[in-house]
Amino acid sequence: MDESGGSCGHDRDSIAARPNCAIAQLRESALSRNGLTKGTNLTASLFRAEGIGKTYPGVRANDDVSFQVAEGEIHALLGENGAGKSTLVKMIYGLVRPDEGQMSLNGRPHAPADPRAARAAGVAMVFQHFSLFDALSVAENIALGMENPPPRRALAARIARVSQEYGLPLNPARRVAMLSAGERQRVEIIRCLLQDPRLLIMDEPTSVLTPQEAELLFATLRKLADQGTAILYISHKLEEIRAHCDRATILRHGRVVDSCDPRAHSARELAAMMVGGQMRLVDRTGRQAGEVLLELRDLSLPAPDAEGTALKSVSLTLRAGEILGIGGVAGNGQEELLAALSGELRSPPGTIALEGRDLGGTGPQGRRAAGLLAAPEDRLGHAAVPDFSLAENTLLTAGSRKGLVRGGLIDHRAARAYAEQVIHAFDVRTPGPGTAARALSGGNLQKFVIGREVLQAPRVLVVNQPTWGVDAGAASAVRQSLLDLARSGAGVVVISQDLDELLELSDRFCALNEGRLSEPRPTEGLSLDEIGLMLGGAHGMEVAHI
Ligand SMILES: Nc1ncnc2c1ncn2[C@@H]1O[C@H](COP(=O)(O)OP(=O)(O)OP(=O)(O)O)[C@@H](O)[C@H]1O
Repeated sequence: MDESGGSCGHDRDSIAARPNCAIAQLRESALSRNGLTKGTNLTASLFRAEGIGKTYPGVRANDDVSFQVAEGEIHALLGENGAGKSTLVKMIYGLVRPDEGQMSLNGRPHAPADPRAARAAGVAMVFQHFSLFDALSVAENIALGMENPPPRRALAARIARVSQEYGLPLNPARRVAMLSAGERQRVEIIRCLLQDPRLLIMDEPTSVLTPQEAELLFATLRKLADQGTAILYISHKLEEIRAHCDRATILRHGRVVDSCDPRAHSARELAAMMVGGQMRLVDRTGRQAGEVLLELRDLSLPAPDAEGTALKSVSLTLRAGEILGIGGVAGNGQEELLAALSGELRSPPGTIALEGRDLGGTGPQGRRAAGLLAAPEDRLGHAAVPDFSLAENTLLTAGSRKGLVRGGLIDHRAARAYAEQVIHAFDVRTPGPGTAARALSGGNLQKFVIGREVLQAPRVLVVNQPTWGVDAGAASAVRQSLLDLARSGAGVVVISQDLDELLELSDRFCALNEGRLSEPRPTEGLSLDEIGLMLGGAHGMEVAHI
């Protein structure tokens, strides 16, 4: 996101100074390479919502929402975390019933009783959290979602045809467990395309994608739009919306507050419309690299399971006050590296040290006690238990460091107080600490998970995708909290697929590729070409030579 609101310019040599341009540059070049333009032939409105309202206990999630989407239009739904975007699209997809208002699709009333009815009416949806069965193949997963699946061979042929037509490479016979996040998303998209939808809803589709995968997705969406499909697109990535969407409806606190052509506004202006005020810029100042806190020496680990990635001779050094950014395509060892650091995977002696102390054989509890904390990527399931309240979820990682569990007994009052502290400090929008984690909007749960770790004052914090699904304003607050943590003398490792985020935060940048970590390089002055090479697995010497 371009918080400065400035133009990107074309100086490709040093993008660290204007990190938010990185993705925009990659996308611009992809668009021109593919011969695509942003114009569409818009016709009459295909979908209409009028006066839609929905109330949850204590929350007005949608309030008098009216908007329309035209045929062939890529229409963005913008808003802060908890603004009501997901609730709105769930109503269109028949997962939630509106309390008030009407919808129409293709000139006919649209009031789907369930997703099956919505699909029959021509609505398809790709969710933020995929609903695939790991043990089944791509084709089997797709068949499960179909009303009348054709015989297996015919289905495989249809999948192959659609994946080829829309530039979404996928092998129907592969087991889903073997697929990266980007490939899993392709399964979901192809599942939707086989329904030949009139309206395709995408909820934060690029949050799990690399820039290259995102480019591919946009080319697919543009192709669909050019064929007349309307696309309703939820994303927090404002540059992406400016580059690819024809229209945007902006929600705040459940109400439509604006509607605009996003191409006519800077990212900063869009963010201001969302939050109803100005965006804060992150402050990187005031940090000094101090003593070495964390050291990995030649850490090699076998893949934890058939689908995992082996870590190969990973070495790194992290100093106090420093943020090390680790980029890379998902599935290249990010989860394994986080698990090796958190202690979920044990390591050979002498390979991991915190402040000189060998932690290889120490489990997660011992590492937390020593000050090495980690926040994994999967917030619902791994980082938080969906059915536990937020207070109960603090116990998962903060039990001993915050004195929430003493002598084996839970201090519920302390857990509640700590959850309240996190909610307050990280502006988590929720009725309170008694709320179940699953009732939070995606971005708000992410803020809670990161806040729960940051407020434990770790010596070293390792985070994977810290602002996944977090809105622009909150993402900037989360990033600031990581910078502040480093300013207080901690070391921070940020693993992310968001290149702009890594360039904005990190002092040194390296990339994971097939379980190998490239030589870290100072972020300042790093060019896009160099980053591309590092992400692609080039070694230090090759990078140094370009
Ligand atoms: N099933 C539910 N039960 C209770 N409250 C809910 C439920 N679903 C959503 N909410 C609340 O409704 C509000 C709107 O949530 P919604 O998920 O629609 O927001 P969003 O704009 O999609 O947010 P994000 O960008 O974080 O995904 C939030 O305050 C949320 O906590």
